[in-house]
Amino acid sequence: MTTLATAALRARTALHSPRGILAGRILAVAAIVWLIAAPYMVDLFTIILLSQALSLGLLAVSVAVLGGGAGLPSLGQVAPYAVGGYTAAILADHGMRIGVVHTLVAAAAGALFNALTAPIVVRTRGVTVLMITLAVGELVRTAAEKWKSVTGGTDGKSGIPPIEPFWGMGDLVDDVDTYWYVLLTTLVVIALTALVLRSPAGLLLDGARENETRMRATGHPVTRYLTVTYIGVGAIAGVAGALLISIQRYISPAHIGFDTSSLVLLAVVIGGGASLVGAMIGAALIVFTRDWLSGPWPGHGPLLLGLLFLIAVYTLPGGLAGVVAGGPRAAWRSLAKVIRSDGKSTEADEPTASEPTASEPAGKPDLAKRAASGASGAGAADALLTITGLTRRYGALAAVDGLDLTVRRGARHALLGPNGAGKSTVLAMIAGANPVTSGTIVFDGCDITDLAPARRSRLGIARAFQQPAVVPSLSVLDNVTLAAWRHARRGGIAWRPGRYRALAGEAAIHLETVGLTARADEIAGELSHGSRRLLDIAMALAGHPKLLLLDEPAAGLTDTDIELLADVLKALPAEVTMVLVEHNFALVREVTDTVTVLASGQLLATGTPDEIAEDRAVRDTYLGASEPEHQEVG
Ligand SMILES: Nc1ncnc2c1ncn2[C@@H]1O[C@H](COP(=O)(O)OP(=O)(O)OP(=O)(O)O)[C@@H](O)[C@H]1O
Repeated sequence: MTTLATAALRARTALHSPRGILAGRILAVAAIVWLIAAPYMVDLFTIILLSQALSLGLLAVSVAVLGGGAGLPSLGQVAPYAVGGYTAAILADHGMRIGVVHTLVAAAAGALFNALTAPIVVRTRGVTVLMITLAVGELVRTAAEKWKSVTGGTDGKSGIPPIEPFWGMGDLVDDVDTYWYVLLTTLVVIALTALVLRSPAGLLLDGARENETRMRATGHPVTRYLTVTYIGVGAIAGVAGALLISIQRYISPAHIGFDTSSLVLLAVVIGGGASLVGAMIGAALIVFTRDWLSGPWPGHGPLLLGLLFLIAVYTLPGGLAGVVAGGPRAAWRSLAKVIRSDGKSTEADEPTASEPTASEPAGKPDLAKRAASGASGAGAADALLTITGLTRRYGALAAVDGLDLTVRRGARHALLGPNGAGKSTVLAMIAGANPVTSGTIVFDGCDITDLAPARRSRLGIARAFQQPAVVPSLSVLDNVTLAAWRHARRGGIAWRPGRYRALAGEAAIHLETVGLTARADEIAGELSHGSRRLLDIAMALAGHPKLLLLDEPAAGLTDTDIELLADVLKALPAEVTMVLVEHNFALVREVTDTVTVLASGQLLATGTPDEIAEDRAVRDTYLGASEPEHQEVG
């Protein structure tokens, strides 16, 4: 769901700034103080509404962590909420009325439910995940309607006896006492959730949410992270369900329908997608607005709440969290941007093609023959990468067609060719991001043809992307630390900030390599295109790769940035083998020692940059593929 994802990204970016961190802390403390003072300041009815808002807020928090923190927007968190609620109701019916037990068992039941549904939820994305989670929620609601002997059917379970918070504490018969119990439980759950999200483990979730491809390319098992998160938010929703029982002593399918799912999603969007306090405030706004609307406009609540949703999405792109962290001026600026926006992409200009020189060849070797043998001057013994008969078909089109290629250890090897020649497809197949139709890829003596990208990354293959793949809401240093993480081969980084800081200290060296040390604390999404490109390369280097794949790194860079890039590539450690896809032949000449030219997915020629520049077949193919005025003489 783009709206939630965009809002969450804006909110996270704002909240990760120093001002955002401070503002978030001040708001959280103010909210807690106000909630503690509320029973002394407001009437009983408001206290009951506040209890409901806390329970719904906890459910919203579970959606915010999943949608904002982990990238799985869900309409199905009502399912573990219902499981938690019915579990608490059944426990109370059977004589177990202790609130703490309810909370723990409901949390376990919600987590178990999500553990069972995780295999079908965490592998899907976008609209599909919304549909699947919606179906899961509806299945549970239908089960609650049909399984009358356990759930009370459409009438629900009523007459649930009062809850006793802890053994010997007495029953919760008073609404204010219930409020204290609900408030305490909510604060404990939120504090634990915040602790996890603010630990280094929370950064893994940000990475998985914002740049799954980069995370996989740096060796992170993203599916495992999302599964654990999905189970965790099942526990949070289960506790919210148990609190509903403490407050209302009644639960029915009406509590767990699509209405509740959409209200909760609305609360998350209003709150800013990723902010826990924001989700709680969003839920409170909804509970109080719904109550307020039910007076003058009974029956029109959903319509008016829908309007509220539209207003929230368009006027607060980063939600309340964005306003709090960035200030009202930032909110106004982003609103003005939304109004002015014509929906066009602001990406950097398309790269200008630059081609080999057209100077006449003299005494040149037979590059086509060398190409046909698949040799790049590498003997089998010193080959790091051996590609044999590599083919990738898209229907009738062979993007790569029976390619044989050998890259020697320590080589600086360029892949050239006209647009559509298959260069990026070759890189993606080496990295494991694109499946092979046929052929084999052997890396460092190991057949990696069918390995997942994360496994290849851990073997030593790193990739810099055509569009720099950074985690935009995190700092430059956090980005490069995340990229170094899986290669550090150390346990406990996720839970021990000290270990994370030590890793960050080590990872900072890669920022120095690309000249970004002074910008370590800046938010990655706010860097210029050129700096993001360098950060992308630093992230690729952070795993100490044996093979570095670079896909058009000079694309969209200024001349100054290209010079900087050339310096960085020339200074790569000797043990790093580089495969560079690039149109800028001047750069290719400067930083590579071997060039392979592809045309229509097949190998055309292999040689040194000078040999390639003088080869007639290359010139004819390459020059025939683009406008001469766009070519750069190498
Ligand atoms: N997912 C896809 N589905 C269908 N065709 C594809 C897909 N990806 C790539 N192709 C096609 O495969 C061919 C090779 O594409 P590829 O991007 O590898 O070329 P390239 O040499 O990297 O080009 P460029 O220099 O423009 O990036 C092109 O004809 C492209 O249209």
